[in-house]
Amino acid sequence: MQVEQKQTIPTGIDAAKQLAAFTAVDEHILPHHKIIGIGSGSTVPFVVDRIVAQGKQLNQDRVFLPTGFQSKELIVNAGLRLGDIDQYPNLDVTIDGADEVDRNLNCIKGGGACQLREKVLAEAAETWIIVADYRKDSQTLGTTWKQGVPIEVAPFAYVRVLQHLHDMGSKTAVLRMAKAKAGPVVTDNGNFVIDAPFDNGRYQNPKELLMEIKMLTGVVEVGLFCNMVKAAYFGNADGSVTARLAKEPL
Ligand SMILES: O=C[C@H](O)[C@H](O)[C@H](O)COP(=O)(O)O
Repeated sequence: MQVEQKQTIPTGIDAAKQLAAFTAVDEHILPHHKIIGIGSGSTVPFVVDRIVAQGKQLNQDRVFLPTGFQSKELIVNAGLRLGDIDQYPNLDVTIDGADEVDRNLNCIKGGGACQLREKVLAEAAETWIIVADYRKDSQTLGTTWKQGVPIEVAPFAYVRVLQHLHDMGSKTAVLRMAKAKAGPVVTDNGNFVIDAPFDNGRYQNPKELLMEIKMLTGVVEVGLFCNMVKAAYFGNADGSVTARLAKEPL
């Protein structure tokens, strides 16, 4: 497969992100893959760079589905063909970033408030791949990502959901506030986000935690992704890549 290399050479953490992204694209975006999901965050632009480097000929027959505003811009600015999940409900592969990944490849996602669309595109893909730098590779969720589980909620229900989360033991759960706007973060779907930290004990069984939060009325989606990853690639500081594969075939 032809790969035209880009010229910019990132350093530090960005180099680790690029390494993970390039490796994942080389191993999982194959010539026969035509419907491809593009995730969100600061690692994903390297994924798009590497896909573009596969050349116009391969990419002209492909459609790329975004997980939010940011990835939509990435796709359009790269000159790739944009599609959406309502046109293409089955994807060959989706590549996305993560905020933290545990030893069983469960993930926390939603640091950029994109977890709803990300989960839809993850579930809809034959293969879901994670790319991240070494800081995201943990034994247990909540080890390095202290901000908590990002939870997308219907705006009018957020106070009720916060009460329930406090009752569940997430005493410091808060509504995520915007940085350069007065008021809360509003997602690409017009909803709010709550960040809910839990004790280490609760992160030992992320699937159970996910189901408990998801049952709260007003919750739209939870940034816990359990038993979904086929492979995760972590770029390391020494220039190597750690690949972790799902134990059971998904
Ligand atoms: O909502 C955002 C996403 O879940 C991102 O994929 C996640 O926050 C990781 O982003 P980054 O690659 O910037 O660490």
